[in-house]
This record gives sequence, structure tokens and C-alpha cells, in this order.
Amino acid sequence: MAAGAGGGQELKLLGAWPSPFVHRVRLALHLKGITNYEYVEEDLTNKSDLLLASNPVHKKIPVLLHGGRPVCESLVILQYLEDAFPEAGNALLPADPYDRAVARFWVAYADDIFFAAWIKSLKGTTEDEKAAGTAGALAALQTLESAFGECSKGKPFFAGDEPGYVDVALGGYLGWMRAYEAVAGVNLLDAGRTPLLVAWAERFARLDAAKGVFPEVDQILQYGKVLQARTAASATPNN
Ligand SMILES: N[C@@H](CCC(=O)N[C@@H](CS)C(=O)NCC(=O)O)C(=O)O
Repeated sequence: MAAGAGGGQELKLLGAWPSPFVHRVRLALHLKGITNYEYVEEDLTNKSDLLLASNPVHKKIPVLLHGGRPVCESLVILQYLEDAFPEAGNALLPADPYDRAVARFWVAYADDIFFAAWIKSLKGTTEDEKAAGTAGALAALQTLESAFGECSKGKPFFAGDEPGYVDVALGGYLGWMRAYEAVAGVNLLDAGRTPLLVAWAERFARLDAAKGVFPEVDQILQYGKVLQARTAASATPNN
């Protein structure tokens, strides 16, 4: 199958521009050279019938519809793209089963440990909880710094010469990481603590596949304010 052909079946991505999970999927599609997909922007305050029917369990984006059949959850979509389009672009997952297991381990770590802590630093209900979240996120990134050293073996990406599964999964967070750094006064990636990841992030953001995927920092910051206002309004009694 030719890269970009979409397997002869229509590819449609239900997304929302600020979502780091959608960024992951778009990065993976672009890295694989699959460009002829339809992108449908969802209004998450008024979800479409197609989204609700496609992801009735979580009702979340991203959803990739391939020939009308929905695939949900960003990491499941990344792995589906590997299986459904084996000849398109670069493989995201390594061929060796052990190396695949290692890549999956670090992606799980990025979500379960780094992202979970980072979210607490943003959404914690007390200052202590927020501070613990920030500390946890910074510690997790130092662990990922060591992982980068081991996985990349001196090459530019976690996966080696070309970006792979860990690069895309962690790279999807870069837009929000930059926005967070701009307002929180904390460098998540820092030349002193995580020099390898700082260089990796710059390299990753310069990839052709990343062009047009990450919104501007200002756009994310404006959106963050809208989210904060929405959360505050829903927490106010009789509102
Ligand atoms: N684990 C999911 C997370 C997806 C997710 O949290 N999507 C958010 C946008 S960033 C969403 O659709 N939120 C809508 C809602 O919760 O109602 C994935 O990796 O795809």
C-alpha cells in the first residue's frame, strides 16, 4: 500500500485542536506519511453524534475512523496505525519484541507517572497537592532523561535515528509543556536537570511531521484560562 493512500478506506480523525492526545495521533499520521485523512474538529462542550456513537465508553477524542470503524484512545490508535499501515513511512515500534516491550514500558511511564503527576500540579485541590504534583513531574522527567540516554544510545531520538513510539507519545505533550513553563515559572525540561531531553524536544519540534501540529503557546494559554473559568463556574454552588 502506498504511504498516504489510507488503505483505500477513508480515514477520519475526530479531534480538538488543544488536545495533546490528538497531537500524538497527528504526529504519528504525519510521520507515517499518511496525509489524506479528514480532520474533524469537535466541540467538546457539544459533542457530535458521531463522537458519542464512536466512543460511547469514554466519549473522548481522539477517535480515528478507518472505513467507518472507530479506534479510540491515542496509544491504541498509534498501535493500530502500525498494524493497519505496516508499509507506510517509518515503523514507530521496533521490530525486536524486547525493544518493543521497552518502548511500551516508557510510554506507560510517561502517562502513568509523568502525566499523572503533572495533572496534579495543575488541578490539585490544595497548594500541597499541587507542589507534590510538580515535584513528581520533575522527578519523572529526570527518570525519562536517563531512559533517553539508554534507549537512544547517542542517537537523536528515543527510537534511534528516527522518532518512534516513545518520541511520539511524549512529544505529544510538548505544546502544553511549553505553555505550562510560560506561566508556572517552572522549567519542566531544563538544561541543568534534563539536557538530553531539552535537545530532544527542540529536535522533535523541528520535524516536518510536527509542523502545524502544536498550537501556539498563547493559544494554549487562552484555552487554559477558558478551562479554568469553566472549572471554577462548575465548582460554584447555584451556578
Ligand atoms: N487516554 C485518552 C485521553 C483522551 C482525552 O483525555 N481527551 C480529552 C481531550 S484532551 C477529551 O476528549 N475530553 C472530553 C471529555 O472528557 O468530556 C487518550 O489517550 O486518548
